[in-house]
Amino acid sequence: MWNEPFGTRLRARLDKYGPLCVGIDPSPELLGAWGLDDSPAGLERFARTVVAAVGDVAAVVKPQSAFFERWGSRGIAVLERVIADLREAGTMVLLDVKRGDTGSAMAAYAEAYLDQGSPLAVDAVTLSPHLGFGSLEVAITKAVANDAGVFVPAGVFVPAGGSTRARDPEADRLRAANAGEVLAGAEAANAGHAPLGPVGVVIGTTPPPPDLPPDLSPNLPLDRLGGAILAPGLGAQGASPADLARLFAGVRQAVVPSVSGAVLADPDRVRDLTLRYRDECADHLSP
Ligand SMILES: O=C(O)c1cc(=O)[nH]c(=O)n1[C@@H]1O[C@H](COP(=O)(O)O)[C@@H](O)[C@H]1O
Repeated sequence: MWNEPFGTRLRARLDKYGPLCVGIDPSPELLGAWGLDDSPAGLERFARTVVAAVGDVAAVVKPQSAFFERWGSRGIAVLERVIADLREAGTMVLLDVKRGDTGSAMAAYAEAYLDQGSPLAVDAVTLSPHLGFGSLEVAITKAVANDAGVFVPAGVFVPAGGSTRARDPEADRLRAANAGEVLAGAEAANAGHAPLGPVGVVIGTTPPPPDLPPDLSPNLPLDRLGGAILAPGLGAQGASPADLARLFAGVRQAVVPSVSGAVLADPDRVRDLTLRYRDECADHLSP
């Protein structure tokens, strides 16, 4: 179905539309704010309104599978429809499912989301590395064979809650070890692929408490990653495009900021706010 590798297609879209991923997170709270029922019909109305508003202006759209899975087969049917709509709009679809398992189970997840013959096939999925980065290899192989990609959380370097939350040195050490394994695995999988490889990482970017360095690049070998960096935290969690430019100073071109809540609060403003975030991100993240 696609005839170019994921990283080539992603680079082209980021260059053409600007660096932004819009999340579709139809939480019960947002459905209520839109005056919609918390039901499959409300879910469908919400998600398809977002697709109509941003499908032709956002480089990437990220439906959060959890909010569809809440409704069992009816929710998954809505998700299939939304994926089809996004494809028709031409945007890239990153399905946020955070799957991670071993052996044949991981292979089956890969088939579900990355095999282009599957009803839930998307451009990329998020995977969870909690069973070790090696457990994801089967999915990465499937992604490459299908011109698709994967995104793997590399830890939230900046703890949720920012400076108000007490730091836990042991938790920080474990996070750093996990991030090191993910970054090394991603770097190896991306070797030989240009301009971006099939394996991106996710780094949450709640604004830094004062004790963290202003620029993450010296602490993380992100310049060797060779893949995209999905950076949620924009807007609702407090990060601004300027924060992202500072945190990722050495690797700005690879950053794909992700915004959900901050553009989804009002159905009449989704497009407008998306354009505003997109243009601000483009201004701050251009090389
Ligand atoms: O993997 C993610 O997308 C993710 C990683 C992370 O560190 N923090 C984070 O909030 N997210 C996702 O970003 C979305 C929330 O976006 P906001 O409403 O913009 O804060 C949810 O779908 C989260 O699962």
